[in-house]
Amino acid sequence: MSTVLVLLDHADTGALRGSVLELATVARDLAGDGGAVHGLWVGDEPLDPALPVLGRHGVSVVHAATTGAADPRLTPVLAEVLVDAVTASGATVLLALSTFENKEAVARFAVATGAGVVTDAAAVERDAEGRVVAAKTVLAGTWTTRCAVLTDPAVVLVKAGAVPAREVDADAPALPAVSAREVAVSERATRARVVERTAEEPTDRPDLAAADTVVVGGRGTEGDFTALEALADVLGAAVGATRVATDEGWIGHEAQIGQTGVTVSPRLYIGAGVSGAVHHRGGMQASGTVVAINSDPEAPVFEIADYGIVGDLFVVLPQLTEALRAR
Ligand SMILES: Cc1cc2nc3c(=O)[nH]c(=O)nc-3n(C[C@H](O)[C@H](O)[C@H](O)COP(=O)(O)OP(=O)(O)OC[C@H]3O[C@@H](n4cnc5c(N)ncnc54)[C@H](O)[C@@H]3O)c2cc1C
Repeated sequence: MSTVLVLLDHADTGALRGSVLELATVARDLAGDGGAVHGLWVGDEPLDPALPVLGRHGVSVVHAATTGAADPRLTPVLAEVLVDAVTASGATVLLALSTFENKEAVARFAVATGAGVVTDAAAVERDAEGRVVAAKTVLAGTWTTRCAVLTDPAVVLVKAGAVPAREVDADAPALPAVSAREVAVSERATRARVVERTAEEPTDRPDLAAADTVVVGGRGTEGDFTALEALADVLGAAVGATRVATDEGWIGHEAQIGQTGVTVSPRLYIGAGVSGAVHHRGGMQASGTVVAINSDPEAPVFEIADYGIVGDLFVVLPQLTEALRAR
């Protein structure tokens, strides 16, 4: 019988990140009949509001871990909590969202436990031998690989949007049982401390890595993202950028998509003034439908676009936004 543990990423308010429910769905498939899906809630944010939705997605036990004075947002602290939770739950598979923080935490976890890790997985399944196998693109999106994790526990970080979240097939799914524990974190894990935190201005836009639709600007914007932002707002989309745009300081580095930025796999990617360089493609090639707007008909982005518009983005984007508003 296999237990799969899912790291329950959540906001400071206690709101679950939507893609966590996708992980619970993957976890159910990996656990199989007779297996169990456990969740790991780290921190003292209110857990109760999340329990019904976790129950509906097949989570039977939530390990609620606190760390005393140690800040669980620090990856060395989180790594020690992961070791504790995997031991306490007896999990043979650990799943988490593929974020920068989680990648660092599971790398530390792997050093401590010897576990095999795959990050940025787009799909996870068990093969005929029961091994956990994760599919991911590598080498700037030019190859797709399948990697079997040969250790127990196996650790896989899954990209947001990899699978649709599915509720369990039951009229009244049970609430998960909660197992609370305070983890004694080592002195070594607390040698760096957060001394100040300032919240960024809240935005109504979705998280870039998890968004269903992204509107992306490149050098062609010449630093003016107004038309992109207007389109993004009509579509409820996140705004992303190429490295040129972030290096120029036109938009924050957290918006950079590509080999050295965020990897996205939205259902719809709209790129404007983006040439489609290989380093950028590496972070968006798994997108569903790709729309490119570029004034150069020879731009490489048209090779991967499902729909291409040859034109000036400052003309095309406002027309598109107006047409969508009119609908
Ligand atoms: C090690 C390494 C890592 C890198 N990592 C990344 C990464 O993570 N992400 C990333 O994006 N890049 C990355 N890069 C940079 C990458 O190679 C490209 O230089 C970059 O992606 C190009 O950005 P761009 O498309 O905005 O600019 P350009 O390649 O200059 O293209 C601009 C495009 O805009 C079009 N255009 C101009 N004006 C208009 C207009 N008015 N209307 C419509 N179209 C217009 C032009 O025809 C052109 O095709 C990396 C590079 C290296 C060496």
